[in-house]
Amino acid sequence: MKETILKMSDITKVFSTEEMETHALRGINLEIDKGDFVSICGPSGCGKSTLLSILGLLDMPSTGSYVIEGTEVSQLSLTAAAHIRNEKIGFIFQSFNLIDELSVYDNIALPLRYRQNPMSHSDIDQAVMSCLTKVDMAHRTKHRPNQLSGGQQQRIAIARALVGNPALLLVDEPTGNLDSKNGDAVMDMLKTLNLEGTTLCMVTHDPRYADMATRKLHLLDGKILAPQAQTAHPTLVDAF
Ligand SMILES: Nc1ncnc2c1ncn2[C@@H]1O[C@H](COP(=O)(O)OP(=O)(O)OP(=O)(O)O)[C@@H](O)[C@H]1O
Repeated sequence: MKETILKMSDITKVFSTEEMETHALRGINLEIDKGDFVSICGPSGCGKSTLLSILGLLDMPSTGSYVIEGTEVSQLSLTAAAHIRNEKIGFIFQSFNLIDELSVYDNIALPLRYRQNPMSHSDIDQAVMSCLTKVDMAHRTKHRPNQLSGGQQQRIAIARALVGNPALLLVDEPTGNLDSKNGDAVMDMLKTLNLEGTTLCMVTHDPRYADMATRKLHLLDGKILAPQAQTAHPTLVDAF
């Protein structure tokens, strides 16, 4: 039986300045179930990053409903949003976003140390080492990120995203800073994680990588296109 992780209904986002209003999202309807691997494609400026930010509670929608695992999160305070983000969502960015002053081990342990319910040292150690093993980097705990290759840094970023056992992994152009060999290896790793049960939502410009997802969404002008219309004459629909 399918288990819904998140549901967005009529989500809009308007950026307003004194001179103008930009309608970045114009009514997004989206449901993601446990085990899904969703890719999001679309031209520059269509709203991909805005959608990912709202999915990850890094930004709030202007209107609409957003429910994560049964909790309405569209109107939360910044502090409440940060708690839910830390507990339920893992992020993987194009630029890795690792902290060069910390060891690989401490980069991965960091999200666990900021949890509302503190974990014991041994539980943290077990979680960190298990994720490092998953990404084949258990031999690099003491290195600093800037002592690793780009592909290795992205694998550490994947381990950091996984360590809190998030309900959802949000992935933004994960191969953007990698050559094709390392990009393919990172994508194979993400695909394997999905086959093992991790739920993923990924923005990518690369059609080959988008095809690795189990569901492909195309955004245009802040709306999701109908699957059958994604290459021909687009019509705008809900992505249920
Ligand atoms: N903070 C902001 N203030 C004003 N307008 C914004 C802001 N962030 C995004 N926008 C606008 O919202 C629209 C969607 O931007 P977004 O960054 O989500 O697009 P994108 O699809 O991720 O683009 P790209 O592929 O180039 O990264 C664009 O028109 C952009 O100019």
